[in-house]
Amino acid sequence: MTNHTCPPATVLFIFGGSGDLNQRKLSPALYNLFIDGWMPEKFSIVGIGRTAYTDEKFRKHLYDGIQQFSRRKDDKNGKWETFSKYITYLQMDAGNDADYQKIAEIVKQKEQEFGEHPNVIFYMSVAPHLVPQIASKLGPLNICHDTKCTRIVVEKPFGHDLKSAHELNELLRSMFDETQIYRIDHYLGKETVQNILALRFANALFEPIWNRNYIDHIQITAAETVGLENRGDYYERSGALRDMVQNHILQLLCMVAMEAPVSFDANEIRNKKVDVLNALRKYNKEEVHKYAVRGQYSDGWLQGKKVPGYRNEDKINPTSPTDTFAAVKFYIDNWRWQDVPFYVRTGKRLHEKSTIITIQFKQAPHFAFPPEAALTWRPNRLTISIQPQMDIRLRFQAKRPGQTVSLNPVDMTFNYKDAYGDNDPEAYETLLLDVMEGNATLFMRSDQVEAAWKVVMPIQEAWETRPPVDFPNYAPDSWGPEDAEALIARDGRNWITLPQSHQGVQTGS
Ligand SMILES: NC(=O)C1=CN([C@@H]2O[C@H](COP(=O)(O)OP(=O)(O)OC[C@H]3O[C@@H](n4cnc5c(N)ncnc54)[C@H](OP(=O)(O)O)[C@@H]3O)[C@@H](O)[C@H]2O)C=CC1
Ligand SMILES: O=C1O[C@H](COP(=O)(O)O)[C@@H](O)[C@H](O)[C@H]1O
Repeated sequence: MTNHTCPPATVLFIFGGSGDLNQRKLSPALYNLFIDGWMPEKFSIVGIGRTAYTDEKFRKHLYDGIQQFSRRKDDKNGKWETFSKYITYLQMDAGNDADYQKIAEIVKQKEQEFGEHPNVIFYMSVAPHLVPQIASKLGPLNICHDTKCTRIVVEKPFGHDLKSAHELNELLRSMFDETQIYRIDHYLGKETVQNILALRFANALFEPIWNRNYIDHIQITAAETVGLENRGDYYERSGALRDMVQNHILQLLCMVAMEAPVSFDANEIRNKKVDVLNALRKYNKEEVHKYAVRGQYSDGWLQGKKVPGYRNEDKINPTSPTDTFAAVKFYIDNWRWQDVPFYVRTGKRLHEKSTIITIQFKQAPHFAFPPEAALTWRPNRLTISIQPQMDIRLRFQAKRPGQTVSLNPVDMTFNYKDAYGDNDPEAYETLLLDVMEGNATLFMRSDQVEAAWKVVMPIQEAWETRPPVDFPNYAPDSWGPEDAEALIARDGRNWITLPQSHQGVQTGS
């Protein structure tokens, strides 16, 4: 959320350089930054892994990723050839102490080549259990004491629970200063997510009604059609609550619920978000069944293809209790939000890929129109579509043309594609540029991560102590288990979905 400048000279080490995330997301993001002229004038990218790649083979591996996953492919204009010369590969085992000296040597060599001391960034694109090991071997290197230039980026999941997240924070902080630690939540890099702050705090229109006096309830849906995508090992130990709610969904909730920041200083924004997390009501184990619902998908059909149930996926225990769907009704106990429910849900193998936030306003206090005009009368609603649709729509009532008074809901829509075209930077582009510039606003501070774990732990623990009896309990191509419908229907409300096409009518009253 700040103006970017071209970052200073940088050496970026990617632990897990040979892995999936680097091929699918990180390298394409760096390539796009390069095309757009945002990479530093002097930089070097060093991929790290045990696989025996030569530099050339490693570049080819990344090239395949660019051709498959990047928003811009190689269009043979020489950009890829130039960019790829900045990439090298270091074969090393994270457990081997001696190999870390090679890193220090590369930095020294780059310092001479660049004629200045570069930023040194260590990106942890590896399984979580390797992070403490790598961090504690990097920590003693002299370069890591440079709090201005050296940074460590840690991928999600940040810990497996509150205790392990706390321990990881302690360990990282024993090696690095907090200002050097960048905990990624890639949702925060999405354009539509950053725009929530612009919508709320750059307009005078919304903020006066953004509270319990005018808002009936808020919904956040992050629905996915994909299943495990070869990440069965990780997912089996995670589940939907840990994988999506603890991080992405709670961050979206914070953006919607936070107080107005005084400035866009990283700590100011993060303070305001942590206030929300601290105010989120923590349920005790007995309350969990009332406020939270879990689900797991069965065998079925999705988008014309037969898909296996979760328990029949590769590397998954055939009696697995892991949740692939989670819905929770949250409350924020503060002056702005007292008694306003925040319904959130997320799941895999659902009907469509769609992340939306809906702010449903209260009914107008008095209805002066003839009763027959009220047949299709609906409350105002602001819908923020994060992805794949990217728009913001405000629903209000209009008089249908004709000689009778008939009101019906219509949408006023701001569509990103129409307004700005459709070549938005990917989340990882924004986040990597922020790291190179040393701007931590869109990254999680240690207290934020732990505060988010404190919110989900009681739910997670209650679920773990009471294994599910009804799994699998939803079919692919559905919107999740029936209990999730009941969770919101009990309050006289329903889940809101948006049509895939821009023309359609929203569901839900
Ligand atoms: N993939 C994704 O879409 C997402 C991933 N993440 C997170 O990013 C991280 C990486 O995920 P992903 O890329 O999918 O994982 P992969 O399993 O694809 O890659 C793991 C990487 O770690 C390297 N590695 C493993 N053991 C060692 C070791 N002892 N020494 C050196 N390198 C080692 C592997 O290299 P080699 O085999 O060559 O040794 C490989 O490059 C995880 O924390 C994941 O949760 C987060 C969001 C999305
Ligand atoms: O972090 C994760 O996010 C993805 C969803 O990300 P999106 O940008 O495609 O919405 C999810 O599939 C994955 O399980 C999770 O680890």
